[in-house]
Amino acid sequence: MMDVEQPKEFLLSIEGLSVSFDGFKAVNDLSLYVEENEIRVIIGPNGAGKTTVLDLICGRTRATEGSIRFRGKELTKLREHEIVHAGVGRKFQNPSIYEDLTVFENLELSFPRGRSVLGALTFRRDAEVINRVEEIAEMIFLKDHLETDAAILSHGQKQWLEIGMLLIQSPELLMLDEPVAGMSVSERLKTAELLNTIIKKHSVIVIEHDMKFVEDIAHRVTVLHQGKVLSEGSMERVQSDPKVIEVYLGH
Ligand SMILES: Nc1ncnc2c1ncn2[C@@H]1O[C@H](COP(=O)(O)OP(=O)(O)OP(=O)(O)O)[C@@H](O)[C@H]1O
Repeated sequence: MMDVEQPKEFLLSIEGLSVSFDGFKAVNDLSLYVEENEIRVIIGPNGAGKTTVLDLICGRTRATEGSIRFRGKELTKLREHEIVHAGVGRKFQNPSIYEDLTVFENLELSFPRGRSVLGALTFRRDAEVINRVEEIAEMIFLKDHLETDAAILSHGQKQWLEIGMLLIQSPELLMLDEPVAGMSVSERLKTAELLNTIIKKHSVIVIEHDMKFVEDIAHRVTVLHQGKVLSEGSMERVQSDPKVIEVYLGH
């Protein structure tokens, strides 16, 4: 009997996605598929549409055309908070942590029960919360800094704290925009380690310009150019693709 290949189940399926700003197509008929437990890195020249793709996935920007299915659910019709609820977390380039609170308090505030009004009123610092905060703090290398005010953390530690604030909400998909920008070499290496831990239970989409970091983390790389996929595959494959060298890596 012939082996019939089953169609693959993707965590995220983007098909025919476009958005126009005053007639300019920032994302143009884009298709992109992300699997479970995958780290996908999106690279490309300035203005290629990378940030806009993340904006479309998280509902910040509305698509003109196309679909974004996450676990079979259509996201293009949902509002931002509904997309968060569906399991998509996004970290922006600038950390939005509470500087005057401690690491513990920042993580505690992000714990899902603390977020609704009722949750906030009935919130108790019980064993479940403490355990979860400590578990996340360990992952983000801040276990010894739980009582430290976020304001005095290093730039890299602040970035990790914000990733921790996303992780504590257990999103299935995390989206990170240039997570290692401004980090030291050792912080960058630890961030690669963190992402490799994260993908045991989550999927990650990262926008990145730092090619050394991309090499350390990427399972697959998608190169965007003028709102379209220019090339896709392993780091080695896209690095040696003449089209990619011409528009991006050769500069
Ligand atoms: N809200 C908006 N209104 C008008 N134009 C926009 C808007 N958002 C993005 N653009 C335009 O869409 C294009 C793609 O921008 P985007 O920020 O997605 O690129 P990028 O690949 O993330 O670039 P960079 O690497 O510089 O961050 C740019 O030309 C930008 O000016």
